[in-house]
Amino acid sequence: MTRGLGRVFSGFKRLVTLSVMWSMKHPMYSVPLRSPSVRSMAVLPLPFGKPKDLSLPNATWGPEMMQLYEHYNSLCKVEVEAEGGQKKVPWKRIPGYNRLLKYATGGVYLSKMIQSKARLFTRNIREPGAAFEYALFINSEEEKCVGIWQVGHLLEGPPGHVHGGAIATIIDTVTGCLASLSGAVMTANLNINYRSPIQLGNTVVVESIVDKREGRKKFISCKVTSPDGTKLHTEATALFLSIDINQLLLGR
Ligand SMILES: CCCCCCCCCCCCCCCC(=O)SCCNC(=O)CCNC(=O)[C@H](O)C(C)(C)COP(=O)(O)OP(=O)(O)OC[C@H]1O[C@@H](n2cnc3c(N)ncnc32)[C@H](O)[C@@H]1OP(=O)(O)O
Repeated sequence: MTRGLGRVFSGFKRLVTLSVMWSMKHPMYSVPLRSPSVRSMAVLPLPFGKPKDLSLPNATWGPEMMQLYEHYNSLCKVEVEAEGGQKKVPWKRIPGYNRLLKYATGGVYLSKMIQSKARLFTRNIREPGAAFEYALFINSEEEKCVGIWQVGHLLEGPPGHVHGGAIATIIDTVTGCLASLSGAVMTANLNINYRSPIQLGNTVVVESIVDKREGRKKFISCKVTSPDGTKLHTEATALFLSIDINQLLLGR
C-alpha cells in the first residue's frame, strides 16, 4: 500500500511542488469582493469539479468581519515599488479549501487519493457560521500573515466563550500559513498566553510575524485582538520546522 502510494505520489510530486511555488507568487489571490470569477489553480476539469473557495464572505459574516475583509482585500490591490523599478502587490488573500492539497494543481486528484474522507480541521463543519469563518491575508515582503476570524457557537469552551483549543487552532493556522510561505512545515512548539476571553460569535484579528530563522527553524509570534486592536485576547509564540513532505506523506 505504502509503495503504491509512493508511486502515485512521486508522479504528482513535481507538479504539486512547482504549482505551489507558482501559486504563492501568482496574483490570483487578489480577488475583488464578491467576485464571481475566482480563478483557482486547483481547478482541473473532470472528474472532480471545481473546489469551493471557503475564504470568501458568506451571509453569516457580521459587519465587523465584512469591514475587515474589505480592508485587507483592498490592500491586495495596492501596488508598491519593488527593486528595479518594478511594481509588486505584497498582500495576497489565501484562498481556503476544505483540504490543503486542493491548494495546488494536481492536488484535487491527490486529495481524492490520499484519505478521501480527510478534511481540514478548520473547514470540517459545513454549516456556515457555526464554527470557524475566516480569511487569511499574507504579506510576503514584510513576512506577515493576518487572519480575520469569526468564531461560531460550536466552539464553546467556558459558557458563551470560545474554547482555548479552538483559539490554539486559530493561532496554529495563521502562524502555520506564514511559516509555510517557503515550503512545508510542522508545528514543533506553540506557547500561548490567554489574556482575555473571546465571546462566541465575535470577530477577532490575528496578526503574526516572523521573529527569527535558524536553519530549518522559524520562530513566529502572534497576537489575537478585537477588530479595533484595543483589546488583547491572546499572545503566542510558535516554532515551525521545515520538513520533507515526502516523509510526512509516505510515513518514512
Ligand atoms: C505550502 C504552502 C501552503 C500554504 C497554505 C496555507 C493555508 C493554511 C495553513 C494551515 C496551516 C495549518 C498548520 C497546522 C500545522 C500543524 O498543526 S502540524 C501538527 C502538529 N505538529 C506535529 O504533529 C509535529 C510533530 N513533531 C514532529 O513531527 C517532529 O518533532 C518535527 C517537529 C517535524 C521535528 O522533528 P525533526 O525534523 O526530526 O527535527 P529534530 O531533529 O527533532 O529537531 C531539529 C531542531 O529543532 C529543535 N526542536 C524540535 N522540536 C522542538 C520543540 N518542540 N521545541 C524546541 N525545539 C525543537 C531541535 O532541538 C533541533 O534543534 P537543533 O539541535 O538543530 O538546534
